[in-house]
Amino acid sequence: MTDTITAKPIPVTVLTGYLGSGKTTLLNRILSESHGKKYAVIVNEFGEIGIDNDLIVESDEEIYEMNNGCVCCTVRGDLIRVVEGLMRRPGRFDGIIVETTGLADPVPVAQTFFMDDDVRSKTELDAVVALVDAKHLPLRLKDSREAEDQIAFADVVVINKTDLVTQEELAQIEDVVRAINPSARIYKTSRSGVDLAKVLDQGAFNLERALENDPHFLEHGHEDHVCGPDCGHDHYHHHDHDHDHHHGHGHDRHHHAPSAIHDVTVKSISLRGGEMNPERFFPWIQKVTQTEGPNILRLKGIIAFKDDAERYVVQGVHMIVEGDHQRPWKDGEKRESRLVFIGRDLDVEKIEKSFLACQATQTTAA
Ligand SMILES: Nc1nc2c(ncn2[C@@H]2O[C@H](COP(=O)(O)OP(=O)(O)OP(=O)(O)O)[C@@H](O)[C@H]2O)c(=O)[nH]1
Repeated sequence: MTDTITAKPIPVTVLTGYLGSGKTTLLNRILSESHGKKYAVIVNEFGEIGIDNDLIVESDEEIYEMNNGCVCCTVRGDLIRVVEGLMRRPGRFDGIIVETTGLADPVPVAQTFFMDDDVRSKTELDAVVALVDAKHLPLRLKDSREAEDQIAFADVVVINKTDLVTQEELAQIEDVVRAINPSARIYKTSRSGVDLAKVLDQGAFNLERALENDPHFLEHGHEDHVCGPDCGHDHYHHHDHDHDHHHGHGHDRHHHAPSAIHDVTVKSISLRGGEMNPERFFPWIQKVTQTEGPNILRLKGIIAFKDDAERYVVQGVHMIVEGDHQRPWKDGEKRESRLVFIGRDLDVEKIEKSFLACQATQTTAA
């Protein structure tokens, strides 16, 4: 048996950043670029029909999905189990990357690597890397406490989407980030194009700083504070991956009192449909994002267009939407369309009805 006790701890990089800030784009670069390292990837997502995993590039790396809740809440036990499982196979990985949901508080995720003795001895939190959407940060700082917390706790901040702002705006964003977190290393990029050598293997996580900010950081009882009964995140206490019969409205399943810690006004709508008619779908998505844009924090989906051999990925943040073909549909793969909206005050029925009216089988559009 390999001696795991003396093995060098495996570095862990936590990717945080608000919904749509560029985490998966960065992860895909890590998985695609040749850096000679092998990473195990743990992905957690908000919204229950598992789009995120479909947006990660195909690679030889091992990807673990945790879709049963938010990584900073109920699935922390799952995170410990996945990490423990990885630790039983020393030598296989050079590092672990954890991509959190855009709504996750990175603090309890980081705590995970200190709480459990086994995990603590075999891993080393290398850096918390926060992606920032330069275009939407000003809005986020007004309406989402998570966005500020993520920046405040980061060791490395990547100000992304620089293509969507002017030089002046970018300078202001950098000042704001610096004011929230004076000690983080800051990089500015588009398409998460930061030099990977500045993100991975940084040895940047500073426990002393974490304790300065939160003297209870290493206390076990602290988890109750983070995810107590008031927690408003999606809490799925089961591992049921067949969600066909109860789509959408994750938060409605477990009603908790609104909390000062988590943003319970954010909800997700998960839609499923058959093959779509592009002549209906594109004008529809344009219209929805124009009319509902301010309330749409994130949208993402895989669309099956009739007579189209390839899967079409559509993604957006507020009114900015983009789409592209991804890859051919595989033999036997179910040609269904899936779309997730995450936002506030979204009219579930209206959105669902009008989405389904874009199906190719529909005789009239909504
Ligand atoms: N214009 C522009 N778009 C970008 C940039 N980086 C990423 N995007 C797009 O922004 C959208 C969100 O990017 P992702 O990498 O999926 O963001 P994420 O943080 O993983 O999103 P969630 O997992 O939903 O929180 C996608 O459509 C990306 O193609 C950028 O620098 N500029």
